[in-house]
Amino acid sequence: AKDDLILLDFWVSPFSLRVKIALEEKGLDYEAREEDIFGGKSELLLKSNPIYEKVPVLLHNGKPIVESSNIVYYIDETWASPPLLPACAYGRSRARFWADFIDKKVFDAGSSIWKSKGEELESAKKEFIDILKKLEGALGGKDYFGGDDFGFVDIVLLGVTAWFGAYEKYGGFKIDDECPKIGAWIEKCKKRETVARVLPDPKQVYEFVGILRKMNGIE
Ligand SMILES: N[C@@H](CCC(=O)N[C@@H](CSO)C(=O)NCC(=O)O)C(=O)O
Repeated sequence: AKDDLILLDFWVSPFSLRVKIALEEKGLDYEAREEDIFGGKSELLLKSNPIYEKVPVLLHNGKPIVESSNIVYYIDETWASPPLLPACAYGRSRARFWADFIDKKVFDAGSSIWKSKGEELESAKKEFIDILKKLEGALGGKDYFGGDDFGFVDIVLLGVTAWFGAYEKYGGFKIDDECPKIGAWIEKCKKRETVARVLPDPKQVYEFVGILRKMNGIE
C-alpha cells in the first residue's frame, strides 16, 4: 500500500520547510497539517513529540519522526532516490557536520537580529554575517554544498533562507554584498520546482517577524 505521510507543520517554520523540500525532492505525496503553535497544539502533536512539543513531526504510517534534520536524514534512508546524502561514510559525516553547524548557529543568529536594536543589533548582524561567511567557505566554488548535486546540507540551510529577507531588512544589510556566493546559491536553489513549490512568500515572512517583534515588545 502507499505510504501514509502526515507532516505536522507550521507554514513559516524554517524547520518544517526542510522536511517539505526533502519530501518534494523524493516525489512523495504527503498531507501538511497546520498546527496552531501559539494558541493550542493538537493532541496528536503532543503525543507524537512529547519531549519538545515542536513541529515539524513526520508521521510515517503513524510512526513519529522528530527534529527536522533528523527527519530529512530518515527520508533519505527510507526512499533512496534521488539520494540527498553521499554513499561514503566520510561524505556523510561532513554533511552532518555542516547540518549541525547550521542547526546550532544560523536561525539563532538571525533571530538575534530582529530581536535587537542599536549596539546589540550591530553585533548580531556581524555574528550572522561571520556565520554565513563560514558557510560560503564550505560551499566554495561548488554548485551545491555536496558538490554537483543538490542535497542534504542545501536543504538544511534552505529552510532558514526563507527568513533571510527579514534579517536583511531589520539588520540593514544585503547578503549579496556580504556573501555573494551564498546569494547566488540561494537564487539557484529557488529555481528548483521542489523548492519554489514550498517556500513561503518573503513578504509574509517579513510581516510574521513584525508580529513576533510586537509579541516580544520590540518596536
Ligand atoms: N530543532 C527543531 C526546532 C523546531 C522548532 O523550533 N519548531 C517551532 C516552530 S518553527 O520556529 C515550534 O514548534 N515551536 C513551538 C514551541 O516552541 O512551543 C527542529 O529542527 O525541528
